Amino acid sequence: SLKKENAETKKNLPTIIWSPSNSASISTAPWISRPMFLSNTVKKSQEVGDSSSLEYDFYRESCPDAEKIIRSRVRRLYNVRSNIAPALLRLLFHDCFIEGCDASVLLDAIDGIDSEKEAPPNETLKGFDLIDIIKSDLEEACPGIVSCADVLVLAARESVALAGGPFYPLQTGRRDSTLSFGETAAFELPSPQDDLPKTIASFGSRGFDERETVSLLGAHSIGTINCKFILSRLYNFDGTDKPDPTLDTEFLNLLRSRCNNNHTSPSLSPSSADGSPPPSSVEDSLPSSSIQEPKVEMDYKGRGSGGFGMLYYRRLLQAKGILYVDQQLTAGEETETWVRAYASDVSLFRRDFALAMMKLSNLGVLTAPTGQVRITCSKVA
Ligand code: HEM
Ligand SMILES: [Ca+2]
Repeated sequence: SLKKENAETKKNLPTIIWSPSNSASISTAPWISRPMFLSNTVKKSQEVGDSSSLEYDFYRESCPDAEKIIRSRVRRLYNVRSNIAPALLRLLFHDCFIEGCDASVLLDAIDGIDSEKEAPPNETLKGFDLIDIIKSDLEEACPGIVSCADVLVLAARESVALAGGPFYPLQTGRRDSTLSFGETAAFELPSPQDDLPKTIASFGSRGFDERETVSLLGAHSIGTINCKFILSRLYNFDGTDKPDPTLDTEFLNLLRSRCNNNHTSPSLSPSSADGSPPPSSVEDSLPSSSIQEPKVEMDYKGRGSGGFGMLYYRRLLQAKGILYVDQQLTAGEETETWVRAYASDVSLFRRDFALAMMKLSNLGVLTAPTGQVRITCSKVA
């Protein structure tokens, strides 16, 4: 079905890919209480973004191959290192959540002004090098045309599809910020220790309801988590010197075996010391992450049964959420209803996730005449 979805992209159809039979059953589901259209309303008052001036295939004349170039580069990178997909998806979230999808997260610090990159919640962000690689392909084809903000949303979309998630249509025409918002990022990016009311408030202030919030967190079905984000849950929850009592015992032991308390034995990835040939392409020269911090795989059971999404929600129902913030989704009546719904109906999840990603990708965008198109994504043009 991935192939079919990609055929659809080429035509840039403004459609969501799900089967008619599914959407029929969705619209009669008892928990649907509002029309299923995408709202572009951003409630946050300081966001001036106006996604209504985005267009499908914005670059159709100025850089007709832009989306194709991005797709092909992301695919080639993914074939070498599949962990680029979670990296790019998380990068998009961290950009869009802070002052909208304006590539502000990509800027380097200048003149001693902290950039978002330096904000503590962004310390483990990856994928900046990947954006640079994609952007230089575009600069070669059509210099100065495609914004870094569009590169980010389009690269994240390819990543989701490659990781087994749904494909969704995106409009383009975003422009890049001239500012980085380090302090805002430090205060406003959600923390893995947040409880449910905090998470709901944080997503709510950006226009996401509980259902959309639960579906977006399904992104945590791919990638890895540094042990440091869960150590307190495993060994000293809330200063009790004991693990989080809500965590399944067997799963606790599994996590403890991956993440020990003294931080001295990082589990090296088996592929880190290979005798690979000298780099002959951009993909080959990707830095191999040889100094590894101990990590837990979010999709340690593989991409098989259930694929992108379903396993994540099933594990939440079994008290096997890795982050506290994830497990909290089962602590509220409405959020738990959605966790259950997604755990049993993968097409419902895929559809909701696609819609929520479209909404995320349109948050607080800058369009002409505001903003600019950066040449190098880490620097103001
Ligand atoms: C309450 C909201 C959220 C919190 C507190 C949160 C927190 C985290 C943390 C602590 C990690 C581990 C990072 C690391 O070890 O380097 C992580 C990973 C990740 N997050 Fe989230 N996250 C949230 C929501 C989201 C959303 C909405 C998305 C995307 C739509 C997302 C996508 C990802 C991905 C893909 C990874 C794996 C990154 C990788 O392996 O490179 N997260 N998140
Ligand atoms: Ca931003």
